[in-house]
Formats: sequence, structure tokens, C-alpha cells
Amino acid sequence: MDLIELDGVEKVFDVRRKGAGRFRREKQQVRAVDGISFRVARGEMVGYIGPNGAGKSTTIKMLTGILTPTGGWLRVAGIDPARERTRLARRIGVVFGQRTTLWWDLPLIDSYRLVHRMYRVPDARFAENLERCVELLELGALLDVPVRQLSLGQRMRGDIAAALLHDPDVLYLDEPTIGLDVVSKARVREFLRDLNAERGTTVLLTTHDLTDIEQLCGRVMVIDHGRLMYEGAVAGLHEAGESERTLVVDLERELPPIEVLGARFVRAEGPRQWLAFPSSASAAPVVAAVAEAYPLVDLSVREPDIEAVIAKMYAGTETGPSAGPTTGSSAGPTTGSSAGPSSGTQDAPEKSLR
Ligand SMILES: Nc1ncnc2c1ncn2[C@@H]1O[C@H](COP(=O)(O)OP(=O)(O)OP(=O)(O)O)[C@@H](O)[C@H]1O
Repeated sequence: MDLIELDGVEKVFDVRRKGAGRFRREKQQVRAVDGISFRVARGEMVGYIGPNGAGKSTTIKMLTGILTPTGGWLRVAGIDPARERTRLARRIGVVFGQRTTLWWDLPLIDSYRLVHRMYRVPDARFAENLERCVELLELGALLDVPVRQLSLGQRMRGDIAAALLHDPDVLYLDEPTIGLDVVSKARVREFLRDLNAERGTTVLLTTHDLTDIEQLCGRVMVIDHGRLMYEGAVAGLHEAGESERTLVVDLERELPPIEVLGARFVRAEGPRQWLAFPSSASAAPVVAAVAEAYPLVDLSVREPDIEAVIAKMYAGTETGPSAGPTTGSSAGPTTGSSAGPSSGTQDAPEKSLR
């Protein structure tokens, strides 16, 4: 059964921008979401990604009922979100990485008590869910701490628990690992994997970190300029974008460009050099070849960020990618789309060697 269903969904904002004259304001329309169709089955974990301003948050806001679509049809757990927002609220959980739903000045446990009452969760069920979240998200020592004193990672785990105490069928996660250190990210991902496996919670995940998607999602949807550009496996996304990972090599001293099989030299800054190799290839042979032939101090691998992958998908094409399968969706590639934000790997999320 499909828990999330969208058919040709649109959201057009009317905005007034300063016109040419002193007091003139011109009416303009922003097509934030431009005819999106997709389905998410019960128990699926799906990535929903795209560059800044692509329309992700607008889609999620329509799926929670905060915004009403200006066109198309959508249902979440069979409910029209904008019409029955309160009824839907019992079925969904939402986590925004950039904001907290917790009461800032109150101890964490007080926010949970409020959730308990607001959603009228049966006492036994609430106690059971709380105990499970506290254990798996390691919140025990934090329950009496005011939210304002929590670290970002602790606060995020606190937010995830708050979104799950009323047993939602669907969880929307908007950048749940943003700003977290490697250990906190791993902990959040592990929890989400377990939640999905044990409870069958359906998850729609928005992130700029491709590792989140690779480790959690069986399927990914890419949105750009309000349209679905790609829908399919994560591996296919890399192929469609022919993305590259970056090997950052710190040498003992400044040396001529490194030459090894399977990677190409990109640039150097003093003793540090950057090499690129295909995302579909393993890093191991490249790392081994560099380690054997060059005096190393350190190595790290950087993942391509989502902007870079999407920009590559569009580079050199007029009509967008053709490689991406769009299973079960009527959305086609946007015609004449530009390459999107600039590509680059310097801000890309880092990932340990594999
Ligand atoms: N309330 C609004 N009024 C007018 N325009 C809006 C409004 N909300 C969003 N937009 C516009 O709609 C487009 C899509 O925005 P949206 O926030 O959905 O993108 P996003 O993919 O979530 O981006 P980000 O990754 O930066 O959060 C943008 O051009 C944005 O400026």
C-alpha cells in the first residue's frame, strides 16, 4: 500500500518584487513545485534531494498540510493533508534539522510530556516508546537538561525521539544530520535503520549528504526547479551524474602531480594534492597505489555533494538526464534546465575510507 501519493502536484507562490518605477511593485509567480508525481510504499525509506531552492521544503510542507497545493492531487496515509491537518498530525512525525520542535527553556522530558498530552498517546504506549527512544538514542542522562544546554547532536536525537513518541506511520526528515560530527551522524543513521526495519516506519529523507542516502535509502528522487529529474536507485544517480569522489593526499613535501592508475590529478597546494576518481569505483586500489609510490602523511576521501552530482547530470545536455529511470512516475526531465549551482568538492561531506 502506498502511504504517500502525489499526482501532478503544483505550488505556485505569488510574489511582489520591486519594479522599475519608484513605487512600482511587479507581481510575479514562483513555481516552487511544478507538477510532481510519485508514490512511497509503506515501509520504504526514500531520499528526496535537490539543490537549494529546488522545491523540497515546499513539497514537505504540502505533505504535512502546512501549505495547500495550487494544483494536482496528494494523499498521505489516505488523508488530504491540507484539509485534515489535525487528523494527519497523528499519523506523521516531522524533524527539521535546522529548527527544533522542543521547548527551548524546558528540560527535554517536559517536551515529551507535552507530546504525550497533545497527541493523547495511551500511557503504556508512551512509556514504552519513551523507554525505547531513550535507550537507542542514548538520551537517559539528558532528560532533565534544558534543551538550550544540549549540543547539536544531542538536540537532534531529542528531536527525533519527540517525532516518534506518538507512533507515526510516516516520518519526514529534513536534513537530520546537518552539522553533526561523524559519530553523531552514524548514531542517527543506525537508529533510523533500526526504526525502519523493526517498526516499518515509512521515511522521506531530505539531505545534502549523499552518505545519508547511500546508507539509508533504497530509492532516491531528485528534484530541481520544482520538477522530478530522476527517480531510481542511488547507484544509478551516480551513473547518471558520472560523479567523482576526491582523494585528498597530504604528502611529506611538495612533489610533482601524483600519477596513479584509476585517478586523475586535479590540483595541488603545497604538499597537499587533490585526485579525482569515479564514484562507482572502490577507493582501495587508488589509495594503495598512492601509498606505495608516494611519501604520505595523511589521506581522506571526499564524497561529491549533491549539487555537484546534479550539476554533472545536466552538464552538456539540453533536456536533462536521460539515464535516470523514472519508475512509476509521470514526471519527465525539465527542458532547458541550467546546470544548477556550481559544482565543486571543497565543501563536500567527508567520508572515511572504504
Ligand atoms: N512562501 C514563499 N513565498 C514565495 N516563494 C517561496 C516561498 N517558499 C518558497 N519559495 C520559493 O520556492 C522555491 C522553492 O523553495 P524551497 O524552500 O521549497 O526549496 P528547497 O529545495 O527546500 O531549498 P533548500 O535546500 O534551500 O531548503 C524557491 O525559489 C523559493 O524562493
